[in-house]
Amino acid sequence: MTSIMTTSKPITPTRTPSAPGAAQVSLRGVDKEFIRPGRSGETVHALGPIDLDLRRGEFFAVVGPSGCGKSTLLELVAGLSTATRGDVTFEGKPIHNRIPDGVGVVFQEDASFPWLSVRENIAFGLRRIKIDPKERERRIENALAMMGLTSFAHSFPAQLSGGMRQRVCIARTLVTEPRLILLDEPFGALDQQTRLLMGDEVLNLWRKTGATVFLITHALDEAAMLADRIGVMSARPGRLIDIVETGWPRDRDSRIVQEEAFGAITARLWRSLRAESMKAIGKPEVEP
Ligand SMILES: Nc1ncnc2c1ncn2[C@@H]1O[C@H](COP(=O)(O)OP(=O)(O)OP(=O)(O)O)[C@@H](O)[C@H]1O
Repeated sequence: MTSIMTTSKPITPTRTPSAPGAAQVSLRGVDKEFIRPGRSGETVHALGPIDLDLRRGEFFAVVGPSGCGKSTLLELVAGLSTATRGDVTFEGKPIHNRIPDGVGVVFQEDASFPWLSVRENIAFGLRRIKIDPKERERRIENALAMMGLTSFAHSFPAQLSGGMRQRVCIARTLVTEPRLILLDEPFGALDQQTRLLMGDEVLNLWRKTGATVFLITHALDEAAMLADRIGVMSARPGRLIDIVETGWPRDRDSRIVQEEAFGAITARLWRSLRAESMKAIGKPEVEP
């Protein structure tokens, strides 16, 4: 394997290095505030300000302390929530209040429908897409094959492992042939070995589809193994405090966890994140 480098930038940049060509997703001056339910009506500043460009076809992961606004960030890009301030665009068009065409979302929890077979679960992804029956079949067969589910097409979720159920959810998104795939802690509920192997599956589909992947994860090793670039967020309100370029080759797989550079990347991520994680649990770091 080729030698792998992390960038040796200071750990406080707030902007992505300039992307070649137009960004596929662009966030400019984005803030999100929530009104806390109850009488006080207190405002919670969850996120921002954030400036970020996602390059077409890249694998971008976001890590950050608990409650820093990672899911909020993904929801803004998914059109499931609207920014309080700033602009979020996908392929040059503003995103708000609906998942844009060309965007697929996979959430943490197992969202397979237990009463539908694997095939029917996957076909559900096409319910709003008008295509002829032949094309529909082609897409379903393709998604089944890509996620290694062909021989389980007629099984039901209860007959599958947790990892396979999550593959069904990914396949349901894949049939829409998204140009941008958003993954919100998709392997959070899986054991470590299954997560590594699921990581291989995701890398494989990223290569085959050419889609951009935007992954939210609390697992530094997952981000370090999968991504081209990793955005590190501060404690709430979440801002980008570091962007780490992994430099991995496109044909990587889970064996890179054995590389020396892998340890260097996770160490760099933890260096950026440690103080923020301590703030997030109410224990700000005291200088020795
Ligand atoms: N609908 C909402 N109403 C009020 N506050 C919210 C809402 N959604 C999120 N928040 C608050 O915004 C902050 C960020 O939440 P978010 O779920 O995005 O963080 P996270 O980084 O994904 O957390 P975790 O890593 O624990 O999953 C939290 O303080 C949360 O309580």
